[in-house]
Amino acid sequence: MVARLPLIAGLLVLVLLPSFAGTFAVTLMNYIGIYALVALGLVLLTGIGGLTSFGQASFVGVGAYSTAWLTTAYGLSPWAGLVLALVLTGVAALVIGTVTLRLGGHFLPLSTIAWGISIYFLFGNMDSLGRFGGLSGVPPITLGPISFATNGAMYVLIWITVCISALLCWNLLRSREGRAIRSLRGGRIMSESFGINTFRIRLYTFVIAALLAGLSGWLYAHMSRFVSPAPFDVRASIDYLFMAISGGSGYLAGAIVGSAFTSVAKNFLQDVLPSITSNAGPLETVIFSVIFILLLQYARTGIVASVQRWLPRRALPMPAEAEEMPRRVMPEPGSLMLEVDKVVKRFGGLVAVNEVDFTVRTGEIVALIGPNGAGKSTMFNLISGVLSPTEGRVRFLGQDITSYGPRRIASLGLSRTFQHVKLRPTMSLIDNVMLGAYRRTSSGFLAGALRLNQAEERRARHEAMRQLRRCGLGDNPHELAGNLALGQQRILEIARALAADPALLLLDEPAAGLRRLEKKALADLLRSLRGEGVTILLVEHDMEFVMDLVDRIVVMEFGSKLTEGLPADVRADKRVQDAYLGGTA
Ligand SMILES: Nc1ncnc2c1ncn2[C@@H]1O[C@H](COP(=O)(O)OP(=O)(O)OP(=O)(O)O)[C@@H](O)[C@H]1O
Repeated sequence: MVARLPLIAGLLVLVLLPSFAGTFAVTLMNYIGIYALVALGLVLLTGIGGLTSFGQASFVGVGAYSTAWLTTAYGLSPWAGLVLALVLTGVAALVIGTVTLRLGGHFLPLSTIAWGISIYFLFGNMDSLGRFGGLSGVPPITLGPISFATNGAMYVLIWITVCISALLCWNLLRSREGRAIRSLRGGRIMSESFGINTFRIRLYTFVIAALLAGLSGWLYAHMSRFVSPAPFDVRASIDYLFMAISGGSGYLAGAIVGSAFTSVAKNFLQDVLPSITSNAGPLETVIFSVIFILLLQYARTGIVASVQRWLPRRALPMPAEAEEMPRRVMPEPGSLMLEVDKVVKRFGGLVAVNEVDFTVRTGEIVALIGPNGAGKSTMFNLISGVLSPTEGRVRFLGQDITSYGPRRIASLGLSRTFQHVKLRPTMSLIDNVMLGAYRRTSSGFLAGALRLNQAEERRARHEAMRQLRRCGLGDNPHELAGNLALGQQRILEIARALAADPALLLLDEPAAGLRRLEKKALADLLRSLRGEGVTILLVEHDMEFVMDLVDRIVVMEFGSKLTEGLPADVRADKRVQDAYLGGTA
């Protein structure tokens, strides 16, 4: 209850404000709401998804101009204007996103700057859009007998829109696709290895952010009854980014707090500065820059995060029991599962893997060992599709997967952990593990936003809890993954990999950082998985752990296979002792 106080207080203020505040405050609140919609999109896109756009003001402009043009030139209803606004912003975002998001890196920010500049000049030079003079006489929104012509009426419409949009975003972030958006910051390889199509997720997030901006533009046009290019230039896009970042770009509430903070501060400065200097405009920009630098220095995560630190965390209940998810039928024990056939990987002149071949059969635990730099992690990346071999072939469950990417290989039943742990530290243990079950669920963006996914979510949560308990991490599923010790984070990665219901599990140094008893528990877990028919290939440096656990060992040295055999034979092999064990085994 205490943790919900800010939300309840905020809603109370929103409801009561028009009854005690003057016209000026209501108008200011209208602008705050309109800006908050754009900032909400930026929280999803930038704060959570890790993609920066300098073009949000242009999407607001497309929304505003679409409805202004349709209602003034053709006398159509503002609701028809809303449809056009959303269609045009959606299509524009889809085109820009499709072209630039595949390229990654700085292409999205750069292309959104180009888009922002060009759309500004387009608005300013089209006769039908009134050139730089703009379009006036935009009609008010009406809904049957209700007219939203006054500021007070617009207040109701704007804030209902903001609250509904925030609620939909909140639901989305707690859904399957929302977790995929939250995983984006962990890097493409991590997300794709659970079967997430990261390009699609980034594109949809970009489109959602643009639609929120288009919606904001629609409200803006019918509130101010006039549109001109000035409010939609790149500087305005920077203002929107400032709003999202100052409020707390990792939090939906940050969008509202940030737009309120920025709007109130701007108003205050515009009141005060002219009485101090004749250069009020430039000084305002300088002051905002200083505020931004101070924020980055002292409250990088934004106002909401700074306040939230002082509030008690909401105690979430243990996930309820639910129906089991269907499990895969494992291949016949002893059948050929993985075949690495004369695989070569060259990085320029360096041969990291040189004509290595080995097989793994269903139900086996096989270890890949070798000194540092022997090529083990490269081999894992070749098998899981992160890298493609220069020569040779890899076959998995009878299919040639040599040219497949990680997502496609994951969908065939291969799950992995990483040498350098790849988790989302700001997501809870259970949310991290539910990412592993992504491929076993199917609810889309809309189902998530409208909460039509609840039965599936319950099953996925139940499955995630099952894997957490199995790995000894079931006591506190709502703890943040970043709060675990490194060894425990490795175990969490195993729980996440198991949530995918794999046929083959690739574990990269699973016992690193674990204490003795934890290693024993891990070995017991891996043995029980083998008992269930799961096949395991692992890289590990702890020889005691490997020798007692695995069925066979493949030894690599300088990129080539040195030998392969039963643990006792490998331990006794003079070449292995010399090369890897330093003659001490
Ligand atoms: N992307 C890359 N580009 C260039 N060289 C690479 C790349 N990845 C690995 N290498 C090189 O390939 C060789 C094998 O590296 P790899 O990480 O596979 O070894 P490893 O057996 O896993 O070692 P460790 O146990 O230290 O992780 C090393 O010489 C490494 O520097």
